[in-house]
Amino acid sequence: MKKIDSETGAGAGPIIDARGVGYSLEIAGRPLHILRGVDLRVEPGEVVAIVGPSGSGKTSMLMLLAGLEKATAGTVRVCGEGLTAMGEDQLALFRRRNVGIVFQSFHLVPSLSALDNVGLALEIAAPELSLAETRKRATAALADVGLGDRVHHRPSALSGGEQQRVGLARAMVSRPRLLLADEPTGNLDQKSGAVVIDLMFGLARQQGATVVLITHDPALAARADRMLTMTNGELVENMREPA
Ligand SMILES: Nc1ncnc2c1ncn2[C@@H]1O[C@H](COP(=O)(O)OP(=O)(O)OP(=O)(O)O)[C@@H](O)[C@H]1O
Repeated sequence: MKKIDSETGAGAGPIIDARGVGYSLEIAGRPLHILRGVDLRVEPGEVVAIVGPSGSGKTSMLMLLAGLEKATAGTVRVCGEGLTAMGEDQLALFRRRNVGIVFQSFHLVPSLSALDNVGLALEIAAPELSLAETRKRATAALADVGLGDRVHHRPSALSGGEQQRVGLARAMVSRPRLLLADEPTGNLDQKSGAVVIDLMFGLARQQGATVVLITHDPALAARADRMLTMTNGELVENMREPA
């Protein structure tokens, strides 16, 4: 019988199984082929980095995995669910249940405190929770990223690194199975970026989450279990140098 790890779900099949994925748009009456025949399989608990030149299609790939855009060819299965055939409502539910996203430019609500930014995300992901429970979990998520003493601060009263830590708490508070991060350190200095990444990898490991991380930073990509390169809409696995 297949043994399934209760923490990561390892053994239950891949978290990501994308096959022959194409993504094309029509711009001014002309087709723009952004992704071409992309295959990607990621196992539960893996940390995968995607690198590649600007405009090569990395963010588009992440949008497809998040169910925020739809592939125009091939199939995308995430957490065992086929996204290609889902309607908007199903995709929204899928995202709420399974996916956390960290963006380069934080995207926090400026008028809300750190606690309310994180609480709001949890309220959307798990509306069945009581207000007291939501606040308790949001407070704990902020403590997990070292912001236990900053919960009532608004984004403008926080440094860039602190804002991204709120972004990370917001992504992880609903305990997603898949964390997608698009250049999470792109707007940070090296030191604050390193703190965010240490927290991200630590929390993902602790919660058994799978991570797909887009980065331009080779040192950061090297810390992932696997590195893939996107070039002109095609995704290729980088082979590790033999030790
Ligand atoms: N909605 C859209 N309308 C027009 N062009 C788009 C759209 N989405 C993506 N593109 C184009 O598709 C290509 C791939 O974009 P994408 O953002 O996926 O690349 P990227 O590798 O993430 O780039 P970067 O590293 O600069 O963020 C780019 O040329 C981009 O301009």
